[in-house]
Amino acid sequence: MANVEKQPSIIAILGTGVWGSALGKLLSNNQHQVLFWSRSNSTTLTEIIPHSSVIVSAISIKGVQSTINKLKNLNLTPETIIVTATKGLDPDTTKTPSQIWQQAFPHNPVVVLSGPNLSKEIDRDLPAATTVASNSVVAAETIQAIFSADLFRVYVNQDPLGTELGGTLKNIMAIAAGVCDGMKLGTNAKAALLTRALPEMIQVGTHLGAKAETFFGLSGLGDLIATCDSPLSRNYQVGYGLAQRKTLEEILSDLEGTAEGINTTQVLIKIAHQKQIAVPIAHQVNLLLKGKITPQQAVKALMARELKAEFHHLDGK
Ligand SMILES: NC(=O)C1=CN([C@@H]2O[C@H](COP(=O)(O)OP(=O)(O)OC[C@H]3O[C@@H](n4cnc5c(N)ncnc54)[C@H](OP(=O)(O)O)[C@@H]3O)[C@@H](O)[C@H]2O)C=CC1
Ligand SMILES: O=C(CO)COP(=O)(O)O
Repeated sequence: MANVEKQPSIIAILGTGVWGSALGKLLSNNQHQVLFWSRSNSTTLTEIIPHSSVIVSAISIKGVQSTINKLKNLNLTPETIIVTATKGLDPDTTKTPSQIWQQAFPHNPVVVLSGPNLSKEIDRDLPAATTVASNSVVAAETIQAIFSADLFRVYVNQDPLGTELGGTLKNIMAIAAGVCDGMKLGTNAKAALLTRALPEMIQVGTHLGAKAETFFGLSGLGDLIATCDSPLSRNYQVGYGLAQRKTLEEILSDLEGTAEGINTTQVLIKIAHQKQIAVPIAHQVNLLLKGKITPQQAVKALMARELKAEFHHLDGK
């Protein structure tokens, strides 16, 4: 349990989409002063950053680097804690958001916030839990203290990469789960899909330097369950639409907000190719997103894979 006092802080939230807004509401409820910034409002970063002891980024991955470029001229104090809540991978560098933030601000503590946190449920004051992870235990505990509330339980861990990859990779699996439900393949198929999704995520995560155990926590298994079983998830909605034989363009024109899994699938396929990692579910999702196969062909391909031992993945082979 954190030993940090819950003193009111001034906190900048970058990104006023649904997640940034929900995080801002949680912080305001805890009596913190929240200063919002987005590329489309009139408040400038210069007005809010010098006053803020914590910066929370809830910007889609495509805007992370450009926002960092704007912040770099502002000379952050080394005490300023950067919290990243983005669940994506940079398409050019394949880096995670926390890696991009840490590279840009090497002297600042960076904390990853990730968990089963569908923003619409949090906005409705339903109970939820999340994880804050950092190489700096003090920074993670500070963020735990500022966010913790009666209806928002916050855990800490020291595997920011694993925490971030859990929340990021499950978006690919949520697309697959949406396809599975949209095709009405049944509960057995859904259970098999999600159970095989977890070792696929672990396989990628451990290759990239994350700890396997992190994927059994809130940001891995927890977020996999939440997102793959909820029509509130935008990634799930993408998969559901694909199962109805809609084009990606049609699906995106009706979608509220960002479905990071589309970009993440492409980036993961690049990583998997470079590092020779088997990612059978992500591979089928990628072909589906590109319109190269039908949902039926994706199911057939997964069912027809070479027979193997169940736990082969977890020993790192
Ligand atoms: N919604 C949820 O339940 C959760 C979402 N997340 C993650 O949080 C991130 C944001 O998601 P969410 O709020 O739902 O998405 P939204 O689409 O609602 O909001 C995206 C935000 O990113 C900003 N943005 C997009 N592109 C750029 C850019 N090029 N430069 C600057 N800002 C940009 C948008 O600004 P503008 O408004 O000006 O377009 C907006 O503030 C995603 O990575 C998502 O995976 C994590 C946990 C829960
Ligand atoms: O990450 C989320 C919940 O934890 C939100 O999922 P979507 O981005 O698919 O809506």
